[in-house]
Amino acid sequence: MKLFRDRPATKPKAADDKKSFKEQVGALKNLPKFFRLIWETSPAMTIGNLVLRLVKSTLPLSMLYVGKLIIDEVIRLIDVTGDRDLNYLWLLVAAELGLAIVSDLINRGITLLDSLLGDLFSNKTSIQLIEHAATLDLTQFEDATFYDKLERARRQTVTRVVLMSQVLSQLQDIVTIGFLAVGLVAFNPWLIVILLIAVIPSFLGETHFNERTYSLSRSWTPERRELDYLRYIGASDETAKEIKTFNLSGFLAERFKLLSDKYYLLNKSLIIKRAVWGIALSALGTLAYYGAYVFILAQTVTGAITVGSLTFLAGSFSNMRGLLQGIMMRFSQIAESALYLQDLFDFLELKPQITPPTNPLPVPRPIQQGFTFEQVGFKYQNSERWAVRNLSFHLRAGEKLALVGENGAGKTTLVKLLARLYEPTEGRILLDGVDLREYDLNDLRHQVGIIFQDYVRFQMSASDNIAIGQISNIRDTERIQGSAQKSLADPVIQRLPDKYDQVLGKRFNKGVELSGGEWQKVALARAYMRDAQLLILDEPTSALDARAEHEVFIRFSELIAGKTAVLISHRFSTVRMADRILFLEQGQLKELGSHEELLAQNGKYAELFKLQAKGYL
Ligand SMILES: Nc1ncnc2c1ncn2[C@@H]1O[C@H](COP(=O)(O)OP(=O)(O)OP(=O)(O)O)[C@@H](O)[C@H]1O
Repeated sequence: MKLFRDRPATKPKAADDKKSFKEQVGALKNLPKFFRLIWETSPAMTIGNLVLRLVKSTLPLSMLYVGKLIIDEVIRLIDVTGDRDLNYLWLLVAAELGLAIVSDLINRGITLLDSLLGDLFSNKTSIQLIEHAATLDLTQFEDATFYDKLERARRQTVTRVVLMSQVLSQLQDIVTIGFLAVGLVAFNPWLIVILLIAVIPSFLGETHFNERTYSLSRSWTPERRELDYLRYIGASDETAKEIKTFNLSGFLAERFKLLSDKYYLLNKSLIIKRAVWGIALSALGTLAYYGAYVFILAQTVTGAITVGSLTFLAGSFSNMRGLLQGIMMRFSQIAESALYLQDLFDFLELKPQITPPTNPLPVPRPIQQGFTFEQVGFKYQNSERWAVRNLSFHLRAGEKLALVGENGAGKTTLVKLLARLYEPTEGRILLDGVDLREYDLNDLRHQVGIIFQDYVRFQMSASDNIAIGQISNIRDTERIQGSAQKSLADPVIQRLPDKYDQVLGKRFNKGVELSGGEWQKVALARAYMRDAQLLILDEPTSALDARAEHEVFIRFSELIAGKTAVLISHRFSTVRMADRILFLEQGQLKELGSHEELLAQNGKYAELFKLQAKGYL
């Protein structure tokens, strides 16, 4: 563990980093599961692949044997005086040619099937990854260790395809060796022993260094993630303007260099050690091989075996040495890959903590009483501080409630609790008198529409960007355009060259970028797409100009009449349109009432309202 002596304290524990040989072998238990996935990807291609490889494994022995027969026949013919009958010789040559052609064809077939099956497998696991990620909790995504796991799993979907070819080649080579060994044992069993002496040291060396490489790369996952991030922000359209104006490129390059150099040095010393040991151990193998070769030569010279047998044995021996070495090296690689595979399976086995109950209730239609917070508190993972605490209030059905408070007061946290994206750490939230946890999770999410302040600007068409609010209606043009009209996005989209089919954003070739306010209008249309009973808008108008904001809100209150809504805004001109206002301070409910009531109370809300009103004068 010398390598990790200078690792910072935040690294995973050393015991966790170091994967012993036993663990490597233990990781092979992942292979059946892996092959089940491959089999499910395409049974026909898997069988085809196996059959071709089985046939292929008989070819080396057949070719060597035909080669021996050819040489023995040639030597026999040299001694024949008079007319020589060459038919048998030509037959043998034709057989060898046939075998060579078949071998070529099979090789092509195997490569073809490996690559097709590999592509399908990679697509399948990528989809599985996306689908599984969707089942997990939001809090899990906010956790750095989870992200590392996700990152490692993501790498597996593409790189593990190689593992399939490796395992199949391994099986194929083992069968080939079995065939060759029969010939070798028939001649002299000791040759097999020499062969093992030649390859076992290399195998042990490889295993040792594979384990080191894995440990290093695993313990560096957070740094590699940081390196990827630095590479991304250092050369990306999203960050270019700030990198330029703040002249950050030198700073980023230096930070990248520091981190990458450290990894490079650790890795370099490992690679050098590996190379030195590799050379020494394989020299040992070469020595053993030549020992056996001398032995076979001596046997031929004394006439104990024919020249044909000499070529057959030498060929077999050399073939087997190559194959055995390959098998042993591949074994370490397979064991290592199987360890990585563990990351993929670990990720796929992660379970969300927010789960539906055994007998879920449907969300009432319509909601009768509304939502009740009872002494609700919430702490973020890895945080000692309560983000919100002791929250008790009632959100009436059909009511428009505005949340107000300074930055970090807990407004976004509160609405995430309402949508059951987070589970209260203490207290409970009721919907029509029943705990939110009793309701069907999908139905609940369906009935709640949220437009977040950091909504996603999907680099897709304008139409898709709106349909995201209710993706099952992606083909409902009328509904999409209707929603755009309600959110004032329609005039923006009408001006685009491809109208609703216009790809938005700069990432793709034909994309057109919108201004911040224009994007917000598009995102807002998502709220109108949804058939939700509760709409939550988290600072949806912060980028709109004053006139647009006013218009959006007048329309909003008209259009969602009857629905329950929660608005978060820092603009009091907007907030005052709500039925009631909830004022949060450091995660606690400070004031609750209508605009007029809160002004009359002359508390914190009134103070901030007056402050802002003055600014407008
Ligand atoms: N993912 C997170 N992990 C840990 N702490 C968080 C996380 N998100 C928010 N917080 C903390 O929780 C508190 C409440 O945050 P929240 O986002 O709810 O505030 P807000 O009132 O919506 O703020 P703003 O007006 O700036 O949007 C803040 O102190 C914040 O630092």
